[in-house]
Amino acid sequence: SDDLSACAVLAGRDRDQSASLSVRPATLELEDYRRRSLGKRPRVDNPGGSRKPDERRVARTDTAKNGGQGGGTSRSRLNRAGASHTKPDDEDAVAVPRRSRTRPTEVNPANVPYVDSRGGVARRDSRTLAAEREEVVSDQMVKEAVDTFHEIYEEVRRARKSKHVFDKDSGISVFSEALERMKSSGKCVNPEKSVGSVSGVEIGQEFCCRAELVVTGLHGQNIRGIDWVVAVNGEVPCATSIVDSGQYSNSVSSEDEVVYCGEGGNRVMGRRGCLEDQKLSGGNLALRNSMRFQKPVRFIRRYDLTKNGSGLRDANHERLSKCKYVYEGLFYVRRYWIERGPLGKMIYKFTLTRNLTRNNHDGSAPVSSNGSNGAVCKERPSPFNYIANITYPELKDLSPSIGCNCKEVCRSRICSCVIKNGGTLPYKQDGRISKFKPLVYECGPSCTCSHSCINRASQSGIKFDLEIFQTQGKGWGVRSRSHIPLGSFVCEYIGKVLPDELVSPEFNKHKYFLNIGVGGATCKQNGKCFTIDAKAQGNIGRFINHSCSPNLYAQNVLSDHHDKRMPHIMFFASKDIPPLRELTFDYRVSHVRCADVLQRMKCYCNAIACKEKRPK
Ligand SMILES: C[S@@+](CC[C@H](N)C(=O)[O-])C[C@H]1O[C@@H](n2cnc3c(N)ncnc32)[C@H](O)[C@@H]1O
Repeated sequence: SDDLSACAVLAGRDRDQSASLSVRPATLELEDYRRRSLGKRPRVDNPGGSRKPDERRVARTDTAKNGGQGGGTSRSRLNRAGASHTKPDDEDAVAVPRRSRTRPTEVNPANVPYVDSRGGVARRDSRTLAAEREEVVSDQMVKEAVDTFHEIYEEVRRARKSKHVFDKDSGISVFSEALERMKSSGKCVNPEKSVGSVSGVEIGQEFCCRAELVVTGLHGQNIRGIDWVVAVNGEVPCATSIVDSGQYSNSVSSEDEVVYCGEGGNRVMGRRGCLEDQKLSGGNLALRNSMRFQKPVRFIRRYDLTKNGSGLRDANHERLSKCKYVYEGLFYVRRYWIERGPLGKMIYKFTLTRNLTRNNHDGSAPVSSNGSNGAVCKERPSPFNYIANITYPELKDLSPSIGCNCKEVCRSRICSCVIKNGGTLPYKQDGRISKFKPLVYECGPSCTCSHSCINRASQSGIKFDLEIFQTQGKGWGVRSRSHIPLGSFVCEYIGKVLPDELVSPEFNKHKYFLNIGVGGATCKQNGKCFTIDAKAQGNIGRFINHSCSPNLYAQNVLSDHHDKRMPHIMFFASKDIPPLRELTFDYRVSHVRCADVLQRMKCYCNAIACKEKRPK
């Protein structure tokens, strides 16, 4: 139910042993996307030509028609601003449409005339509208649109190359030309601008260029940072989406809050225009209205990938892009103000925060609350004991760890822990694991190196803001509110270690079992096999679901003891994981000795790899 999916539970960082799960409200966005994308229907031949509004949609108009230059003043200069906050312009003094001062009456979408991209006005009857509403763009359709765009882009690029068109702007114009072709041939998905979530696009989804945002309907502007719609009879322009391209003084104070600089009046984007005060019009007015009418705004953030020298790469490891754009979900404008920028002109600023108290993407449905201890979820995970350390059976023969004698940090080739790891440290300087190994030997209590030694990467507890949330068909799942770089330690699978013969055959208990000693193929060679049971006690690791295309892998790690039969099971990121993407690992690897769990489980991981292996 909506109420169920309305909650996410935050895992306390479990370093302080006493951590427990605290419950807090969170957005429904992720679930909404999934639910909506379940009702897949065939794609219409000409989605660009048809309009598919839903009840949240209001009429669109091209932003270009409504004036306003994109952008603010350059980031570095604005960052130095000691600008004073001023009350926003008096609304009477700016170009606010008169009727926008009062809350508009609810608009029946069937009666709303829509202004299409060519300026034509159309009206649909309610039957057409209902049919259109059911039209849901699936994630596959979104992927296809992106792929088609890249094919067209390549075509245009090759054509230009053969004609020797090498002007300095050719890179940009190839993108623009490809985009125009996509639009005119109706190959973009979600072409109708809308407020709220976009069908087929998940939070955390990555895009390698601005044009991909246009093609998928996430952000209709290829250059401008703010995109917006205006209802013809409501006359309330509202923002649909913003892109923080890192070009202006937009600052991010946390994963959930951004201060966004308004558009207009700068030299960076409007090269020919002169520097002037920003106005409360265009995108700025739309953002102000989004605040007033509590409308969500899609937030897309650009990440620079050149810092670590990586960049997005395709399957052949060709470099595709120096940056990526990540859809970070729906944000709400909380406040805005105008201040004097460092170049002497007035600029608008907007604080947007990720909504944590609403359970509906348009903000209209209230959050259910049981009133006790701040919990907002009607449903909570079945009770269990949150523990931060694995508990071992009382075994006399648990082999003790043998420590190294290094001072401070282990680097030397003669460090005994380095030698145990095959002569190289398993971790890079930044603490990320270099590659999967059957078994990693970390420094332990008997080592003389300091606690900041790199070879203790998985001992410092959970570093990312992990939370559990209701998934579609899989019960609770885990996600991170922040980006997790490839190779980072995420969390340990904690529970009670049991010898395999004591593992209960009951399915419900089986759900939280994880076999130790696989991957490294150590347990059978060492006599006895063990399994971690996290049913009654465990940490957030017990909520991580299976995927046939996982983003975590389970690494065997020895540190506090050296008994190869029961290494710690540490989850590391096997890819870069964007914020709010569900964290998953492959049960087929870690449940080898309780394979019946997998046989009884209908997999809802939704990975392409999973669909492929299913019988048709
Ligand atoms: C370790 S628990 C994971 C947490 C669990 N979802 C919960 O709500 O507590 C494993 C169980 O989650 C469910 N599950 C995990 N991955 C799944 C998937 N890909 N498809 C369907 N169910 C899944 C199955 O019921 C499985 O037995």
